[in-house]
Amino acid sequence: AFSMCGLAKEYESADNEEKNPWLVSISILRSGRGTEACKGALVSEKYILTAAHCFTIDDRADQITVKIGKKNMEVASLKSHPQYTVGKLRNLGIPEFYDYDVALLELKEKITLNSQARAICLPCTAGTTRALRRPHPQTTCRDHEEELMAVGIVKALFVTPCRDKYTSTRGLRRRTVRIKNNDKKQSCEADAIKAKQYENVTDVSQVVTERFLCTGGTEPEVDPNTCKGDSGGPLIIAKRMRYIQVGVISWGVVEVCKSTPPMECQSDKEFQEHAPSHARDFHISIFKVLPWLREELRDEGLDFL
Ligand SMILES: Cc1cc(Br)c(Nc2ncc[nH]2)c2c(Cl)c[nH]c12
Repeated sequence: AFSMCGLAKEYESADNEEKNPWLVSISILRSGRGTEACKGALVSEKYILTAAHCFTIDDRADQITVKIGKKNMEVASLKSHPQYTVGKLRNLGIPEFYDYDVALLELKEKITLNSQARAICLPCTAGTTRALRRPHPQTTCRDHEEELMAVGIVKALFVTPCRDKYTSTRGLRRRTVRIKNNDKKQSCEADAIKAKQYENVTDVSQVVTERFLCTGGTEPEVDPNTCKGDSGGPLIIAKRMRYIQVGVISWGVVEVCKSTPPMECQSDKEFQEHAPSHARDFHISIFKVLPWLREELRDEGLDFL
C-alpha cells in the first residue's frame, strides 16, 4: 500500500513531532562562523523541500544536518532550483532576490516513516488527490489548484518554535495566516518595497514575481509574521485533517522576531504585538515550481499528475 501523506496526530497530548511529523530542522555548519538554521518539510522518504537562500554556493552536503522527528540525519546532496540567483539584481541596488527560492535536500538513508516522521502532501500528486477525497485519476492538477487556492483569501498555517512556559523547553506552534490571492494580492505585494533591503526598488514586480504567495498584514485579520529562522518551512493548507504544502517560506518585510524571544506556547495571543500593516511575508508557490519538482522527485513514487 502507499504511505499516506499529510496525516498527523491530532490529540492534545501528542508531542510536537507527532503533531507536525513533516517539519524538519536544518542546521548548516559553517567553520568558524557558527551554524545557520532553517526549516524544511519532508516530502518523501528521502527528500526535504526547503529554501535555497538557506545555503551559499560554498555549502556542501556534509556540512548540513537535519532533524526529523527526534532523529538527526545526514544529507547526501543539496540541489537549489536552477533559476535561483540571489545576486541577479545587485547592479540595480537590490541586494537579495528571492525568485525560485527553493531547494531539495536528499538524505543519505531513507527515513522510516512513523508517527514522528511522515511526508506532507504535495499538490498535483496522487497523494493529494486521495487526501482531498477526490477520484483518481480523473482529478487534475488544475482541480487541486482550484480547490486549494480558489478564493481571494485562503486560510493557511505555518509552524514556528515557541517557549514552553512550564518546562521552558522549545515547543512548536501553528500560526494561522491568510494568503491574499486575486484582487487582494496586489495590495499585499505592494508592501514588499517597505523592506529595508528594498529601498532602491522602484517597481514591486522587480522583487515580487509570479512565483510568490503573499501573507501577513492586518486585513481581514492580523496575521502573525515569519521569522528568519522559519525560512524554508512549509506554508500549509489543512483540509479535513490532511495537510497539504502550498508554499515554501521565503522572505518577509519586517523581522518582528529579532527583538522578541520566541512566543510562549501556552499564550493565547495570536500574533506578535506592533505587527505593522505592511508586515508581509512571501512564499514560493509549489504550483509555480512543479516542473522542477517532478524532475527531481521522479523516482520517489509520488505519482505526479
Ligand atoms: C523568513 C524570512 C526570511 C528572510 Br531572508 C528575511 N529577511 C529579508 N527579507 C527581505 C530581505 N531580507 C525575513 C524577514 Cl525581514 C522576515 N522574515 C524573513
